[in-house]
Amino acid sequence: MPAAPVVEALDLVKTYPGGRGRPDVRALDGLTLSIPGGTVHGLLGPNGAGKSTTTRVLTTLARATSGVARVGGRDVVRDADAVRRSIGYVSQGTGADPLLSPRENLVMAARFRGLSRAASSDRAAALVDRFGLAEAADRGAGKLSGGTRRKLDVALGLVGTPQVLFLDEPTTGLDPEARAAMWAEIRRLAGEDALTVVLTTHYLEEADRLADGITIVDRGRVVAFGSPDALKATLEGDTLTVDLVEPTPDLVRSAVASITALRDVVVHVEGPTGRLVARTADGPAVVGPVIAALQAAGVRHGAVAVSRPSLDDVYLRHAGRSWTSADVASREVAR
Ligand SMILES: Nc1ncnc2c1ncn2[C@@H]1O[C@H](COP(=O)(O)OP(=O)(O)OP(=O)(O)O)[C@@H](O)[C@H]1O
Repeated sequence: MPAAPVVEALDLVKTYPGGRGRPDVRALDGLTLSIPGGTVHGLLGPNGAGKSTTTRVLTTLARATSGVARVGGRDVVRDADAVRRSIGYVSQGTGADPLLSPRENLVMAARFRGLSRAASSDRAAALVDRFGLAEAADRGAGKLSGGTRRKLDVALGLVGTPQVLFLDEPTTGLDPEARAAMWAEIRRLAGEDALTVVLTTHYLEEADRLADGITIVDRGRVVAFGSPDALKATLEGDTLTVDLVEPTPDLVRSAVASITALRDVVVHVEGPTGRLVARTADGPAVVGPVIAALQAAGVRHGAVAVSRPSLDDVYLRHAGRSWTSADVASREVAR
């Protein structure tokens, strides 16, 4: 029997007033999700999809207009205090006081949680050790590198020894090295500490590498749910691309006709420079026959590549638009 979900939401709706005569914003439009314990779960969606609103409802920071949400089996509205005690929440901005050192920040957070002075100091020491913050522990938090500051944020989220840790875009703004270090840290947390980690991200690669399960959110609704591999497996087929060199239309047409005759291959030619794109169940198996067909027709070719379906393809299939759409791109530029 599958384990009971640790985080669940049923038909959540959240509307924000539009203001100045504008229509209300339906940030969540009947969102339902279920996250098993001890896993890393990615809430994935483009800018404005409703990820932060979902997290805010689940962490008791916002109240849904309708619907039900439970964390650790407790209702986020009726049992809000107990839910708060059982979770850690790391928001997009840093929660650390820049004027205090990492250690002081951790001690203060533990004191806020009601721990004694001695217990707070022990908890801070354990987290400094756990996150490799010893070198920076007594420096001002404002002077830390982006990666170290983000580690401190996550450590702050763990002060209360939570059952579920919510991370809102944990690696946005980090360089690739710091991002990889954070991914390793998050995996370790879920693996060693049996913690459930719920992270929001708009990085497909992050969700792919890190998450055991993914909920893809778009316009306030769930459009796909599953493990990254299972989601990709629903998109049968590989893509074979072959760059054509100075293609002659007649020769290409003849090559395309023979490739179309191959079993299970759908082929077209795109772009002004001519790139042959073939969709097929088993990409590597058709490389030989496709190249042979091009050569037989007298079409010269350059690079050949086979790619498996990506989360990008999954998103395109379920949301009906490409991930690399302008809103995501503009957000990246704005950062
Ligand atoms: N306080 C608010 N008042 C009005 N509209 C809001 C408010 N907060 C969010 N929204 C709107 O609700 C929708 C969902 O926003 P939300 O922040 O949950 O999305 P998101 O997926 O987390 O996006 P991001 O990646 O930008 O954080 C957006 O249209 C947003 O503009």
